[in-house]
This record gives sequence, structure tokens and C-alpha cells, in this order.
Amino acid sequence: MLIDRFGRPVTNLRISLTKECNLACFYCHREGQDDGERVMTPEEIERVVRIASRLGIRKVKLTGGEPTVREDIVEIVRRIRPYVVDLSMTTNGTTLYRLAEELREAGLDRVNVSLDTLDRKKYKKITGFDVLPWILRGIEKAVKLFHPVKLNMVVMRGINDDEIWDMIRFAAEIGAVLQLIEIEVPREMEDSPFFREFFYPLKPLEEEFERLALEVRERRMHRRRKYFIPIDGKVAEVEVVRSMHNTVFCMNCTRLRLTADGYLKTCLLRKNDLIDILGPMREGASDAKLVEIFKEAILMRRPYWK
Ligand SMILES: Nc1nc2c(ncn2[C@@H]2O[C@H](COP(=O)(O)OP(=O)(O)OP(=O)(O)O)[C@@H](O)[C@H]2O)c(=O)[nH]1
Ligand SMILES: C[S@@+](CC[C@H](N)C(=O)[O-])C[C@H]1O[C@@H](n2cnc3c(N)ncnc32)[C@H](O)[C@@H]1O
Ligand code: SF4
Ligand code: SF4
Repeated sequence: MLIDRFGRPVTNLRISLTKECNLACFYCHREGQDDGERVMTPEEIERVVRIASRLGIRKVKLTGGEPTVREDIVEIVRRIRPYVVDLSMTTNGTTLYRLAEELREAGLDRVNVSLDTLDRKKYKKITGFDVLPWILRGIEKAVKLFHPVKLNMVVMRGINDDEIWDMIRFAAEIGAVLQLIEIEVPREMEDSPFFREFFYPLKPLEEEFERLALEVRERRMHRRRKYFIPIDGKVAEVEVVRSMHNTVFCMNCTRLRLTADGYLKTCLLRKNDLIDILGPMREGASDAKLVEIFKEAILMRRPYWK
């Protein structure tokens, strides 16, 4: 298993499949990336995952941009499937209604769907597109096929902070998990008008959940907490993703990233900690050389908030 200089095992690979997206959320951090024009082929992605699995990586998350704008998305899922224990995707849901069955059949285990609001006008304001009813149809289909389905809500002051309890109720009703996410930005953006206007700290809410929950669990990754909260005769499962200035979160980070243009990236918030893996692959590097590149990337890893 790969373990970095801070004693953090790396068991998880987060692959950005494309920088392209069919929505335009105003808060999007683009996974902290500034990708070039190169795009990894399904064969190349499979090769990286095969090497990663030899090094102890067991979980793969597909993300983007929007991963499902790639026409070869089902092939990518099918190719990666044999090498991992947990294969998941984070998507904006625009293609779920059309693709959910094929993705399931290709071996995708679970999906996270971004859903910041249940209000059609607000949805358009946030994402730029009036497609909420279509997303909801996709989610309805996904909950029949995948377990769990997680709904990702980035909580923003003055935009959707009034909807937190409606979203908790909605998730419980449809049998999904709700992830409440703090806006995250790198240090240099904390002074930006965007961050100052919209950041909504989730710590006070966590304290409230602590009091209300029937049960609280802690995940290995980021030591994120999950709260089981009774609501309207059901129990909602709510996970809190509170990363800003959270040293515990970073000390329990088990993820390495692969950018859409083929670099291993050590941290979401560190733009420049990159190491090229696609270039050497295209120049004929052996598997042994690619293992060395992985090890170099692990050596570069350091917690962001410390
Ligand atoms: N700072 C930071 N944020 C992360 C990291 N991984 C995910 N996030 C954020 O967590 C939120 C949810 O991400 P998802 O893509 O749904 O994946 P996830 O929840 O981390 O993964 P699973 O719970 O295993 O499905 C997003 O806002 C991500 O930007 C990380 O390693 N560091
Ligand atoms: C960058 S998106 C990529 C996958 C896909 N397009 C989607 O929206 O689900 C991955 C996740 O990051 C979240 N995200 C984007 N910008 C963020 C920010 N500034 N802070 C916190 N989460 C953010 C999105 O809401 C989404 O759940
Ligand atoms: S759908 Fe995802 S990648 Fe696209 S803009 Fe929104 S958060 Fe960013
Ligand atoms: S070190 Fe912290 S900020 Fe960087 S990827 Fe890991 S959890 Fe995210």
C-alpha cells in the first residue's frame, strides 16, 4: 500500500475525465484544475487504474467537469470495473435518465448527484440552465438502480441555506443520502467577494445534528461525520463535508487525483503539485516506470490545512 510522508495511506483515486461541462455553476472550483487540451483515452485510463490497483488503490471516483459528457463514458466504466472494489461517479445528473441503466450494467456501483436546490428558478440561477425537472427524473431513476445515491448540496449563504431542512426531508423521502458541502476555495481566494458573500460555515449545523441524531458515524476518509436524523417518521442520512481550515479533514485524506489531461495531482487545493503520467505513457514508459511516477506523486503529498 502507498503511504505518504504524513502516514496517510492512499487508497483512493479521483479521476477527472474531462474539463468540459454542460452546466455552468457559478461556484464551481473545477476540482482545482486548469487542464490543458490532452485527453486520456479509455485504454490509457484503464492502464493507470490497473497500475494504481497494484499499488493498493481500491476506490475510484469519476468526476469532471461533467464525466458523462464523454461519449465513451460507459466504456470507461466497463474497463475500470475489474480493478476496483468501489467505483463511483459524481455527476450533475443531466444525463442520468438516459444513462443510468447502461452505467449500472457496465459496473458502476454508485452515484453522487449535485442538487443544490429544489426550486426551479434558483436552480437556473445557480447552474445557468432551467433543467431541474429533468435532473429530478434522473435522480428518481438512479435511486432504483444504485445504492447509495448521494445528493450533493453546496450550501451557500443567501442562496440555498434556507433549504437545508427541505433537502434533508427530500433525501429521506426518496431514500438518498444528503451530503452538505461547505464552499471550498484555496487560501488566496478567502478574501474574494465570492467567498465573503456566499461562504456558509457548517460547524454550527453539525453541532445541532450532534444533538438531534439517533446515531453518528465517522468515515475513514477525511473523518467525515454522518448523522442519522429522524424526520417525518423516516431517518435521514446526512454527511457533512466541511473542509475549510479543517486539519482533521486533510490529515485523513486518502485521495490521489488524476487530471483530465493526464497528470497525477496530489491535492484539490494545490494547483501546481502535479506530475505528468500521460506524457511518459505516450512515449512508451514501462509499467515499472509508471509505478515510479506514482511513488513520486505520493512523496509530494502534504496536507493543505495544517
Ligand atoms: N478539500 C477537499 N474536498 C474534497 C475532496 N474530495 C471531495 N471533496 C469535496 O467533497 C464534495 C463531494 O465530493 P464528491 O465528488 O461527491 O465525492 P465524495 O463525497 O468525496 O466521495 P464519496 O463520499 O466517497 O462518494 C465536493 O464538494 C468535493 O469538492 C478532497 O480530497 N479535498
Ligand atoms: C466539480 S463537480 C464535478 C462533477 C459534476 N459535474 C457535478 O457537478 O457533480 C464535483 C462536486 O464538486 C462540487 N463543487 C464544485 N465547486 C465547489 C466549491 N467551490 N466548493 C465545494 N464544492 C464544490 C460540486 O457541487 C459537485 O458536487
Ligand atoms: S455541473 Fe459540476 S463541473 Fe459543471 S459547473 Fe457545475 S459543479 Fe462544475
Ligand atoms: S489535503 Fe486536504 S485539501 Fe488537499 S485534497 Fe486532501 S483533503 Fe483536500
